Amino acid sequence: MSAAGFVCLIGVYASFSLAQHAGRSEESSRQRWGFLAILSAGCTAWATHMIALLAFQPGMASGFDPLLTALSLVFVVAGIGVGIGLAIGTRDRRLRFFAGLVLGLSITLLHYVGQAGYRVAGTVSWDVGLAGGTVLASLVMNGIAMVVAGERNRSLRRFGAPMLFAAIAVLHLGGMTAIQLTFDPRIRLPDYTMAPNVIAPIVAGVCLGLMALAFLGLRFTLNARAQTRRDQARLRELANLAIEGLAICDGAVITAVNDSLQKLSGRTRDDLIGQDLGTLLPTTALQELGLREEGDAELIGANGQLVPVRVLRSEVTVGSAKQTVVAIRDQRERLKMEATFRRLAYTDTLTGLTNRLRFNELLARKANHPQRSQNPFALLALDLDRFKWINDTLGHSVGDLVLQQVAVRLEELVQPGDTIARLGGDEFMLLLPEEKDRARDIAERAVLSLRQPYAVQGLTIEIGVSVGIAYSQTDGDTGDELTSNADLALYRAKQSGRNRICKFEPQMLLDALARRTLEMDLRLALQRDEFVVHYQPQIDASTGAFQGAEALVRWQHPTKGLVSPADFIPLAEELGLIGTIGQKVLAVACREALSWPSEFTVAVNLSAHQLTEIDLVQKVAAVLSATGLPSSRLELEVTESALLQDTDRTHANLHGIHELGVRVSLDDFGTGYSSLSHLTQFPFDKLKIDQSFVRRLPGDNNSVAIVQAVVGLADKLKMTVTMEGVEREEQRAFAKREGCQGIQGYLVSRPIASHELGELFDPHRVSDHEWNRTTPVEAGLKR
Ligand SMILES: Nc1nc2c(ncn2[C@@H]2O[C@@H]3COP(=O)(O)O[C@H]4[C@@H](O)[C@H](n5cnc6c(=O)[nH]c(N)nc65)O[C@@H]4COP(=O)(O)O[C@H]3[C@H]2O)c(=O)[nH]1
Repeated sequence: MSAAGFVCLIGVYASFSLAQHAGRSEESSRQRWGFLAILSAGCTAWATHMIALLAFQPGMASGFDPLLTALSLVFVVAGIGVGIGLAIGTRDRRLRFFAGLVLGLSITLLHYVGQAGYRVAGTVSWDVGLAGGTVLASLVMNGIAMVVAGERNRSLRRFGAPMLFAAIAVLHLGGMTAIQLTFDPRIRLPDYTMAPNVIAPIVAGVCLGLMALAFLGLRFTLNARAQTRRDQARLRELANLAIEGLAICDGAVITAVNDSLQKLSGRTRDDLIGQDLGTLLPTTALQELGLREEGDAELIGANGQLVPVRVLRSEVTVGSAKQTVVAIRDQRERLKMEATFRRLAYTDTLTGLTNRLRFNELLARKANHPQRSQNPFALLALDLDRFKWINDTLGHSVGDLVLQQVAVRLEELVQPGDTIARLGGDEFMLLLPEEKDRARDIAERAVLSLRQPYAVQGLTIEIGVSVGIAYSQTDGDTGDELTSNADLALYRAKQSGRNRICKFEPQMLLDALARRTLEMDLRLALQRDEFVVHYQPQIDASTGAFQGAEALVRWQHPTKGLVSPADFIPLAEELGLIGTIGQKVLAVACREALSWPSEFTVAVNLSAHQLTEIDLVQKVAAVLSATGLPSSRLELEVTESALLQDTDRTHANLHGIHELGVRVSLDDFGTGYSSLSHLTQFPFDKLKIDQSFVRRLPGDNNSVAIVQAVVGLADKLKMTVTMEGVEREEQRAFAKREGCQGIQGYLVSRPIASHELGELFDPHRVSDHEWNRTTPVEAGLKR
């Protein structure tokens, strides 16, 4: 029996190792090795059975029927071949059960055909019930064994082999117990019977063959193991070069890890190997992740902290076995970078406040929120007053520092949940949850806070802020609508002066519409040449002699009639159209002045915008040359506020103009940002005292003092003085008494059309001589 067991062991080993080799082999040779494995399995069963029979001592002569004995070998080889062939690689349990039945049947045939071929000198009787019962039980057990062996579940799969052995044992023990041999001297063995000593060498030959196959299998196994070790070593080497963490898994169990994974997880190789991958990556269902598919997961570090990672599942062949490789990439740096990029994309780099992009997103989210009515909010549009002046005169670096301080002051006013954004330049926006007039309160505090002086680079700077407010309940449905309405309110606040707060009113929309219409009309007016120039005479204050006239533009509107410059010049300045309009006025005034008596001058207003034009001097020179008006007959008027723009260029332009021989006068003197330094910086020939002082003359002592001081100053600086807006004779007398050289005002004439002015100069009506002798007032030319 021990010989049978030994042969069985050798044979089983040979069959398994050959089967494994077949599995590892290339497609072309796989079938050959598979057939050899099946042959080996069949021969093992047959040889075990034969050795058991040879060892059996029936107590009478015995022998073997060669045909049946050979047939039993054929049956078992064929049966195993068909059974394995059916079961291999199939997930269908019924098919596997059927394959088990085929396998069981082949072993049954081996046993009973073999028994039938075993001849003794006696009678053979059978316990049919026992034999039949055990055959049936064995067949069912074979079927079950094949089903279990093909299961995915590992622990279930382990029961396959013991079940198969049990099936064979039941068959064999049942068969041996059911047979009964009785010696009968009358029975002789047939002649063709092979004696045990004849068949024994054949069985021994088969056993030797099996041993040879076992050695072959052993060599294959050892080669395969060496190959596996080499693959593993190469894989480990490569894996340790990888920056990403790598875990090689058999199923879900970790069998190898690289250095990066140890570092990433904070655990040692020994801690990790043998662990279920799920303990490392609890949120990843590895099986659900397709091959070469990436997914997000969280890795549990050694101290329990969760590390965001990206995982990729792949398969590699180690030796001949397929193993799962999970690549784990640390996402912390990437997420941190993304957060930085997001913060940068959403932040104003100068102030650190929310930028326009982010603000618009937040506003749109609030405006489109389903529960918007329960969460009212207010939008505050802020624009700094005089900021442009700071930028232009003190430089952008000072402007930037002021903006940073503004941001800090605004941040002091708000609380968590409020948003402050800088949309660009000196535009800020506040988005506040609205309750009990809080927005108004914050607007007032912002005005108070931002008007406090700023200490920047040793300078003390003062600015102000205008605020427009729009409320979510009443002033717009969408974020865009609310923003543009808050801007309209801001526009109104700016127009009303500095440090003002305005709430949006629906009327502002109508005004904006009217402004837009005016804007379109103004552009059309330029194309259609609808601007005309009127002139207001200027006379000598003491003699009343005509000196010249100031050119004042009017818009001959097709439906509105003559529109005053006060109604369109500010918009033309805003739209940048003033340059073109001013250039036209200059050309017309110079051309028309040429028809006046030769000693009369024409004064033309220059806007702030024109003063900053690079080619202003060339333009003036070109007009003079085109019209032929001597430069000494042209006077250009600039206001003090216009001087605040771009001082370098303004400076160069005024000096350039003066060098052409054109006179320069300072208009509206005494209003605005009077700075005496302007008087020395720029080449003024004349000061025009603003009509706001003149209006209060001669009764108001302050105005009297101011006018006297201006006249004294001009005298010292070698400038002449003209008083504007003289309406009454006593004002003219005052001007004459105080030494003003010229006067202009309704007392003399309102601005009049060119042809009307021409009539004044008509030598048939009033000769040059008479003009010089008689004041227009005296001559009754008052209009
Ligand atoms: N109450 C009163 N007003 C008097 C009297 N005498 C003259 N005025 C008005 O005072 C303004 C004087 O012009 P301005 O100070 O240069 O002020 C001008 C000037 O700043 C601007 N402007 C007019 N024409 C031009 C132009 O061609 N270019 C530019 N840039 N601005 C212009 O529009 C302003 C207003 O022009 P106008 O409406 O024509 O108003 C004129 C004139 O009609 C008076 O006795 N009493």
